[in-house]
Amino acid sequence: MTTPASFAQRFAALADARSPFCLGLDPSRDTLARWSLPDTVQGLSDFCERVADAAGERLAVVKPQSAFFERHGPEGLVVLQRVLQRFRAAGTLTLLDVKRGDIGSTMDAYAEGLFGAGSAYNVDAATFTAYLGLGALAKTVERARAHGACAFIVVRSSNPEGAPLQNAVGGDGRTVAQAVADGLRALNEQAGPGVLPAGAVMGATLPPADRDVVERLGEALLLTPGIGSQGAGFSDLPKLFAGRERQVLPTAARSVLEAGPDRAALQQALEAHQAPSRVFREGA
Ligand SMILES: O=c1ccn([C@@H]2O[C@H](COP(=O)(O)O)[C@@H](O)[C@H]2O)c(=O)[nH]1
Repeated sequence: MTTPASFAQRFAALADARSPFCLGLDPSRDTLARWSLPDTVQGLSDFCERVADAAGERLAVVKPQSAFFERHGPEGLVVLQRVLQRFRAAGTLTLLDVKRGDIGSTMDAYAEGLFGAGSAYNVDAATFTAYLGLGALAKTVERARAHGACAFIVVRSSNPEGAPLQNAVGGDGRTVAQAVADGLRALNEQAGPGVLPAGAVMGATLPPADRDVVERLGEALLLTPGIGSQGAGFSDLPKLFAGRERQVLPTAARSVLEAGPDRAALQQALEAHQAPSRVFREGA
């Protein structure tokens, strides 16, 4: 069996052709209301269709937040499957923000539902947490690799509440985040050069002190939430990620989506995020 092109390879090609920007697809109650849509499965579906119409073939990566689909029950998940399929057909990589984290055997079942043709969601990437130990995610990363996908593991989150736990110092003198970063790098090294099946979530809101964690991650792809509504800007990216420009997927949801539902306004807001993302990448 031939090995599929890795997520990292596919992302590089799309980021060069389109932009490295990753659009968060977060159909929250507030956003649906702002778009004058009902907070129902139909409203959810209409919202997704309108975003997909506006994005067309412009977008490299879309990141639906699973929670906003799950809150509508099984019918919400059918909408999620449909919108994933729509973006896939537009050549956009799909990254499901679902932050799974459990013991190894359960993680394998979650990964089975996420990665590969014939799986429930067949996404190109998804997010995970390592609170039950990075070792519990090893098979998930292996499954991602086998399907040309990427498992993005939270290393330093964008929210201030994450800092006390992630910066807690363990018995070996490393912080939790440093230890996760070292382990994540080892998982990528095991997969062989350039495959990079383990990515890292590293908030764009983080202080320059977190540069050390970025360095420990080696060549891992870096998903950087926190731009826009959480207070970080594109001008913050170099502080943490200078020298790693081609690894970064800048991401934002609300600061784009709040421009809708007008299609032209949404496209303008999308371009206002894609353009500085391109400039940052090209600064490499
Ligand atoms: O550290 C993290 C990891 C994920 N997120 C997710 O991003 C969106 C919020 O994006 P906005 O641009 O602020 O609207 C939401 O789905 C989070 O779960 C994060 O914010 N921080």
